[in-house]
Amino acid sequence: MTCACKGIRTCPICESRGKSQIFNNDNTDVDVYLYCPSCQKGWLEGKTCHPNHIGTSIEFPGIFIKQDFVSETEEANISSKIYQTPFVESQSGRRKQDFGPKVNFKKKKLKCGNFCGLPEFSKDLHDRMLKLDILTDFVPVEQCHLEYSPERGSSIDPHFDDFWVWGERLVTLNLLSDTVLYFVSDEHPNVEVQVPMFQRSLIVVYGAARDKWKHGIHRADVKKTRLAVTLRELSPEFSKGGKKMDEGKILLDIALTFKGQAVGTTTNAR
Ligand SMILES: O=C(O)CCC(=O)C(=O)O
Ligand SMILES: [Fe+2]
Repeated sequence: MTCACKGIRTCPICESRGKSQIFNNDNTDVDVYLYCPSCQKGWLEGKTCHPNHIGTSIEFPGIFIKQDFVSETEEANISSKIYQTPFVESQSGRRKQDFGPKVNFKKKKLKCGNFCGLPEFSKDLHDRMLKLDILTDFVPVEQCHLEYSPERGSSIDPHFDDFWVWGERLVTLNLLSDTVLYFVSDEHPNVEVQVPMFQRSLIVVYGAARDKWKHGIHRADVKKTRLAVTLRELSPEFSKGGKKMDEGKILLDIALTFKGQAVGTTTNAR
């Protein structure tokens, strides 16, 4: 078996990345584990491709990566559609577009607001997602587009996506450039697991990676403009059998019209 990245492009796993660049808040060194998609483990200073890893590793379940989920032509078409809609400024140098319900995470309130569905171009993407074993029953209720750029020093601080309204699987299509999604956890002080997000790949974050580890993107890992297209599903509370399934059903019926326009400044994921 060869490394999942081999022969496709230079990936953050195969590049040597300076551990010394990373410090946590009190300036102590952080042990950086590079995630290998082939063995689903993080490798401490793992500069070698699968299967030739050496040294210390950490199990890191809950990541699925599908390389080249879209072609270069599709990437260009999707990006050009995204850029037909204005972005709104977001935190930490990001810009965003939202297609989803209006959520007040603190007060746990949810409204349809102006939500009129996911964008048209996502219909094909969703059909393709359903063919992946991990997503056969994935029903997206929200889509968020984030644009990162080195000029604006874009990044995203480590966070959990909300658990009240969003379900287990976070699905992101990575467009225009590669980056690295890093994971940290209070249960593993001074440990950072870095997961490659390849251009045109799809990543699914679920299980322990979703609910035990926070995720973020370092400013230094935004080397070129990047678009993230993230789709989220409903939590069990809003799904079939849950206390709020009726509210959930209304939102899904809207989402799946695929006739949406961006709804302006509504949600953060948390
Ligand atoms: O840009 C990404 O891929 C991550 C975005 C993210 O974590 C979020 O929107 O909650
Ligand atoms: Fe997130």
